Amino acid sequence: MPRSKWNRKRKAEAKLSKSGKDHKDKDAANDAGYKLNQDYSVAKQSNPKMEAYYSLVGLHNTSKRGDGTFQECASDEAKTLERERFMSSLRSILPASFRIDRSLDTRMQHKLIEEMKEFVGKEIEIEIELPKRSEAVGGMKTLLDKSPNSNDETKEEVIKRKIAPAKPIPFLSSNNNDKATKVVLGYQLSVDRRTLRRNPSLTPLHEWMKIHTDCGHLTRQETVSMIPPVVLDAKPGMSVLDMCAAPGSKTCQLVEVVGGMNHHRDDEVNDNGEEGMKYHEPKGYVVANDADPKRAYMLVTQLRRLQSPNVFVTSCDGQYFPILDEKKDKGTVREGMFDRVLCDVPCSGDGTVRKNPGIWRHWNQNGALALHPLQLSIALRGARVTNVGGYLVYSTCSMNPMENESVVAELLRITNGSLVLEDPRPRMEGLVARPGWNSWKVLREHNSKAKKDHKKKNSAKMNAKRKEWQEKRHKAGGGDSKELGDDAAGDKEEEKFERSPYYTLPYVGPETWDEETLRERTTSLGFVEYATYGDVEPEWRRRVRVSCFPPTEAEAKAFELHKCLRCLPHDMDTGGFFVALFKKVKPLSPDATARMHQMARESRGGIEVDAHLNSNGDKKDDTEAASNTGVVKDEGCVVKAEPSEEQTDDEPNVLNETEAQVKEEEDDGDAIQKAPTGRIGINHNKKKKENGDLGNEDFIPLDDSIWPPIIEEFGISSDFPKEQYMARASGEAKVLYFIAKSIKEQIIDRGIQNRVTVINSGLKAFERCSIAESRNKYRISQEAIQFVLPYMTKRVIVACADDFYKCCAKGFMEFGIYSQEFQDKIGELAPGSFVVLLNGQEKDTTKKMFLVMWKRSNALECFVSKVEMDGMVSKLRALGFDAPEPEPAASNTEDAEEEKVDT
Ligand SMILES: C[S@@+](CC[C@H](N)C(=O)[O-])C[C@H]1O[C@@H](n2cnc3c(N)ncnc32)[C@H](O)[C@@H]1O
Repeated sequence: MPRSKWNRKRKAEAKLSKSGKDHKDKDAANDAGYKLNQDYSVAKQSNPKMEAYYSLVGLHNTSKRGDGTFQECASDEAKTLERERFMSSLRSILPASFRIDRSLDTRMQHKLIEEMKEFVGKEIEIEIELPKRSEAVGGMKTLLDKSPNSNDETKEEVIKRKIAPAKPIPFLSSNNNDKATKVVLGYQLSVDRRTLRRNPSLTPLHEWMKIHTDCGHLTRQETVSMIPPVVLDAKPGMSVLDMCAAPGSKTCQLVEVVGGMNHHRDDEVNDNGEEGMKYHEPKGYVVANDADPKRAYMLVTQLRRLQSPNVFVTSCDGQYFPILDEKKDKGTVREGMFDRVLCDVPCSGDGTVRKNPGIWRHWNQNGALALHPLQLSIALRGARVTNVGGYLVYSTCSMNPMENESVVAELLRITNGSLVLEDPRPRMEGLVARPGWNSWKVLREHNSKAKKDHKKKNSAKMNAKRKEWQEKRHKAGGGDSKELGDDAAGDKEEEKFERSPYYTLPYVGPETWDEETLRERTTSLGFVEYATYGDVEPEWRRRVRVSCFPPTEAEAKAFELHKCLRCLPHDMDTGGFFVALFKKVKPLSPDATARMHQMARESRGGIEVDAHLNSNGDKKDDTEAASNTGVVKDEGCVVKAEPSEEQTDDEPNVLNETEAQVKEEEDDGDAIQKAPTGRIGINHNKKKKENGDLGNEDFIPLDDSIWPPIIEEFGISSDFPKEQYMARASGEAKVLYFIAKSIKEQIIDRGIQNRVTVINSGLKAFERCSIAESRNKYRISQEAIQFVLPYMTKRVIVACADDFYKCCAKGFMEFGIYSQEFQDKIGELAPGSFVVLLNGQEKDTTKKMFLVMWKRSNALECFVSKVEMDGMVSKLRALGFDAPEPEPAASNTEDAEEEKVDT
């Protein structure tokens, strides 16, 4: 079990023993995915409803051929085999994967790839510890608690296997179309992170990964999560919107492509034709949005590593993402604001069950149905803000057609020719993805009230079935499930007989794949199936919408849904994922735009609904909202949109508070109020200010009076782009930010700040400090140094590698440790902020081998973070400088490593 999870488990146990009140806390711990006094691996790895649903809708009807193509399963045996492969993959722990930063210096990239060769292809024997009790257990908590198997199967099994520790992910390669020089940047390990950490044979790989992750050269990211940005095919210089961006792994991938410094080298001549330092600021930019401001701040933490000025982080409900004034092209208005839009929408997340075992417990078909309109509404808005000629990617980590193909089909239906589906497979070398479905079944679950009636009606039949089933299991030697069920239930007498015979422990797959038998199973588990929308009861029509139904034959032919990518866990040993790529070929029609507004009004606000409505549909207070555990989980992107059963009885609640906040956008761009964020009633500005963190105030131009002392102190040249420096407070602001020109002109100057909550943008360029003997009140900041340095004519020193290396340290450094030449140079400086450049790299801003230092009367201090310093030292080594090897990593870095976001 990962250490952080152990810690949480220990805390839950401590709380339990302290309070002595058993049941409530035990349930709380169980809800959080832990089972007190038992190993975590006993987490429920079966859910009868989920398994029966996917069997009926045909998830196991296709299998993979040896050559990576797919075929229909011709026999029941083939389907059974396919289901078993699928289920055993879901029950195994997800292997770790990572990617090398695309915007990294190419020499550094090659060095890392060369080092990776030691771990790819060559097989080594490693011991793999199987989790205690890897057997799957069924979906009922009460049964599980009393399972006779639950206490004794605690033996750890260790097996030996010969494996290559890592394999390349070919579709994640450098931005190079030339096959000869193209390099693979993504790698998937053969083991999960726990095995990687604990297995001595893998220590060299683990150590290597730790060092380079700390230096920001590697990012751990799930293999399937790397797919959407590659499918989006963003290019340097493009404008990109990531509509649902937190926690931000895909945003980072996009920023590395469109805003990475690596693509913009030009250090030969300056504007006057003279040799000198010059940079080309990346033109591309990413607007990263998330409805939940707290998660948007997580995004900022992730992005900080990239230090790119080309990102603008906002928080608003994606359904209301502002449509700013549109660009004029030869006199006519061109629809759209972004070349590429990613809608990685909130979803039920059943594709992430390998890393979020709590999904086994919470899976619920009505949750997927509830998310469908929100997903559609976000995707429609995404389509509206995509430039004509641009691309939109819709993705989920769900396997459910209600969240996938049905959304895609309705999007194509509404946009009526403005969007066309494209098949990204030809560009995705090595990707194994099944075709999207052209048809599917529509099912919902009973709500509690309906379920009771249904149970009453069927109880005799149920009882008979149940007995028959138990006898079968008994004969097959599968344990006395009757005894188990009856003992364990501990429930009211009547409920005991109402349970479906298929609600067993563990759930057993169907023997026959005859559709009627599969249907009988789902019906017995409380599902209702509809052949057409006309069959949907009026009171269910807002949950089971007409758009949930499959396309007609003619539509299916036109839509070509097979072009969508369906990634199943057992095909590439990954999580489950769905991706659709659309090209926008013409503006949306007025009808489509009207539908977009209507959808936003009708659909619920995703996280808002869960966080702010209690089970009666009333607004919760903030405390209650904050403690809503299952809403948006920090470990990933799973949004539990399923309301409680009482809520299901009611119709889905339309969020009137949200609607009231937004002036109806009858005319695009007319709404002047800010789009709603995900948490109503929390004053994030205030909260952030109290924490002393970045406020989310708007960016404003600087007071002119700020500049003269700075210009004088650092000898800033006259072509310095002052208009690109902004603050988040008037007067002598604490921080002066460098904002990318493209963000300034395309986003800020077009008034986005009036329409959304601004979370973050830009890089810190100057920070306020007090220097007694100087008129200047600002020091230089390391974050934006590469953008300030080309204009500095004073307080810049070039150092040899040895002196540069000595500067890379924490604390005060006495002058005497440096070479005489360096000492002479610092001797000429007055106390205060200055910059040290590495000799030979001083004209190359892309490598950023610059250190912001501070001179005191008798010592120097380096104002660079430890992470960045470590990165520089390893860059020094990659560039061939003789820097000492790193010290062995401290043991507590494992904890820190665990806490990092990995989606
Ligand atoms: C699937 S996750 C995104 C994962 C992210 N793309 C990544 O790669 O790290 C979905 C995100 O959508 C956000 N969200 C939920 N409802 C939303 C809405 N109405 N508009 C925008 N974002 C929303 C959630 O807060 C969550 O962070």
